[in-house]
Amino acid sequence: MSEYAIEVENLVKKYGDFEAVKGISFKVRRGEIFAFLGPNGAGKTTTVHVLTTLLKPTSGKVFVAGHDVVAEPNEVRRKIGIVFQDPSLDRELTAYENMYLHGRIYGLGGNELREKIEKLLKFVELWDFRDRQVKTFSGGMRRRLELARSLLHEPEVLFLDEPTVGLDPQTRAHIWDYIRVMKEEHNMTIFLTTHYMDEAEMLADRIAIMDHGKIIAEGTAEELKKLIGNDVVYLKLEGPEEIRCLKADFIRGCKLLPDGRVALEVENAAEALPRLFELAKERGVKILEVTYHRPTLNDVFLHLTGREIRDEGGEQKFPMPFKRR
Ligand SMILES: Nc1ncnc2c1ncn2[C@@H]1O[C@H](COP(=O)(O)OP(=O)(O)OP(=O)(O)O)[C@@H](O)[C@H]1O
Repeated sequence: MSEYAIEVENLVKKYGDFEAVKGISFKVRRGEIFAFLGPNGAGKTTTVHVLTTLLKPTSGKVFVAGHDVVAEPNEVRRKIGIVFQDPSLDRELTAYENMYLHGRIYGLGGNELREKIEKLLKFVELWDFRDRQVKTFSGGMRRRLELARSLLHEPEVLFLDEPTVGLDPQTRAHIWDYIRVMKEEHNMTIFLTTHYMDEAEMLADRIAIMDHGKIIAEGTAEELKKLIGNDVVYLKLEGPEEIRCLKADFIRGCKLLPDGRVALEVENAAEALPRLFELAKERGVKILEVTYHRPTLNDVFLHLTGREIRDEGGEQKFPMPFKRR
């Protein structure tokens, strides 16, 4: 058995003349949570659709759970679970009935199916609501039910397309917990797409940043942040403007911001702060206010593309005063 649950080599997907996925390659190890992070329209959903056999690749090789998605789509389907952006539950049926139907489609039945449904509905905290029609459910409850349903046939690889889009922060945190449990207790491989940087950072072992149909960077969150490298210290100072940059070896860049603060680029903000206080004292500059910022994945994206990932995740935004070519 290959150590990889997903292997993609030079995948291209065109819609007519439009190339939505432009020759991407990546591998996902078994038991890993792998996130595709990118703005809307980057090609994430298209990639998931190819990986889950819903779309045929234009060219390239794709293996999921050891099978070729083009040559052996049925084998792939048996081994994967999917939660898509668009809900596919039957709204008129109850939560239990939705689960039951799905189980039957996968050839499950009898006590085995009943026990699994109970276990999974309890897992996503919907057991008490099992006899309610899905149309009475909130968005978060529906997403949890979809998640439970996708796990019924014990997939080796689970695909989640924007699993928490449009959900409130509390529900998002719940979904993240379920995903972590699935990885830890069932050693499941999880492939998720998201445009929330905090989601990729909190959940994923590795992240591929996608933009305009290409993977522009890949690695752990830490590795990606190292692409930017430096922290930024913001100081509000009192003193002559010419010396506010506090020139010193460990300060790698300095910018005066429109609000009067200075932004200093340093390798490690925590270590730089005491030295900055000393410098300021030596040079007769008074520090009135200090804040600092470590690079986020948003900064990484900005650094790589010059744009921000549209962010609905309620993440705090910081100015990014330094940009290297
Ligand atoms: N069926 C289609 N026909 C033509 N173009 C399409 C089709 N589906 C997607 N596209 C285009 O392909 C590009 C990639 O879309 P895709 O949905 O894969 O992006 P995404 O990163 O998943 O974004 P989102 O999160 O909004 O779905 C977009 O420019 C989109 O307009």
